[in-house]
Amino acid sequence: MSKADPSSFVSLDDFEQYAQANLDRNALDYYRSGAQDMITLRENQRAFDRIIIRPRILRDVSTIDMRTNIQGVSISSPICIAPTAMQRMAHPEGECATARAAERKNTCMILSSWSTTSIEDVAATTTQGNQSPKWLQLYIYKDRKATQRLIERAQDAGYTAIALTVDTPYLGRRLADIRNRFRLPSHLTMANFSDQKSQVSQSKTTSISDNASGLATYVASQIDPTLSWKHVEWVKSIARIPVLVKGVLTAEDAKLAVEAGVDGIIVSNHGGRQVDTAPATIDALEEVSLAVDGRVEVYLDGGIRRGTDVFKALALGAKAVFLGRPVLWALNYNGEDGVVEMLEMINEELRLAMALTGCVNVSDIKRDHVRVLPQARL
Ligand SMILES: Cc1cc2nc3c(=O)[nH]c(=O)nc-3n(C[C@H](O)[C@H](O)[C@H](O)COP(=O)(O)O)c2cc1C
Ligand SMILES: CCCCC(=O)C(=O)O
Repeated sequence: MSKADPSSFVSLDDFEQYAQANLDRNALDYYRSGAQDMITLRENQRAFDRIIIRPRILRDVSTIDMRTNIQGVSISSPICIAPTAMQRMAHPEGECATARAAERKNTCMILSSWSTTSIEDVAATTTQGNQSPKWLQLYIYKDRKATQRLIERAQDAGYTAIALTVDTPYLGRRLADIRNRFRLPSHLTMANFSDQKSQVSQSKTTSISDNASGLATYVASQIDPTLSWKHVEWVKSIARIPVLVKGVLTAEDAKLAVEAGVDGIIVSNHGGRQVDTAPATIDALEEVSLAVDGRVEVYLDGGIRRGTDVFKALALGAKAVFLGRPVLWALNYNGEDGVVEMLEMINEELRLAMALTGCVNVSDIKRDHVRVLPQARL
């Protein structure tokens, strides 16, 4: 497939196939892997096939409006960009290209705190005053001051929410990364930590231990595994912007998150990369939205590859969805333009799904539009 002929791409899978043939093994395996046997990774996509759409007919669908609001900010559609680390392995412009694509499509991008471009440089690449929201994904580092500093830097640079990842006290066991002894290429850095004063050093990113991926070793050295609800309250007490938790999969934790005062919940299993055989996110979504009962916004990521997947997530209670790997494949294919093309494709698929089910606004997408078949055995 040649870049000069984008019209040969007809689905998000085509971007993935391009990247599979084009990326080096270290990066490709890191991007595509799930944990252990990758059962949850596969389920994230397959579970959408067990949900049936119940279309309604004869409703004048000549005009479809996909606009919505998240955390009080208007975006052009409920399809947003999840945080993925180290995007410059996919394309030299990495996170900056992604940010410009998000801005062009007026959607939300979450920047990984483990990005290969700094918080400030990503902010500077987009137009000042543009309303497309940028959020910062945060881990709680052992170095608490550095963690606080990240929140302050994000606020100063105009980011409008913090997505606190709560499913990664340790990195999941990704077999390919262990086999490859994954390492960040030497010309790239964890750009938010180049400050010498920070104990979240980057020197260990390229270190190799005998029996682990370089990344798992690095994460174990940097992330605080004592992570608990106290830390969520701590982040809430510091941040002047909304704080969301990313990685909730049960009604029990959704209730605790609301009690801890979070402003939103992202139903996520980290793209199947943490605990294998955790539920597919679309299977966990409804129990979370019922438990939350409208008190805060609920979002979903994991396995979204088609407009009908987005439709199903909205029907089961998500206000918006976030794409992880498809952004990396599109970046690798053609940088900023590649991400724009990918976003346009899935947005057009959502538009058609809405039209063919009789929904002219996203708020028309209701629980009655889907029927969930019994879960298959894993
Ligand atoms: C290569 C890669 C890197 C990721 N890095 C991060 C990260 O730095 N922080 C985080 O909270 N989630 C991270 N995630 C998880 C994503 O935010 C998201 O939950 C997941 O990719 C969604 O599933 P999808 O890839 O099927 O769309 C990463 C996922 C991938 C595939
Ligand atoms: C040190 C980067 C870890 C990023 C991450 O969350 C992932 O690979 O899933």
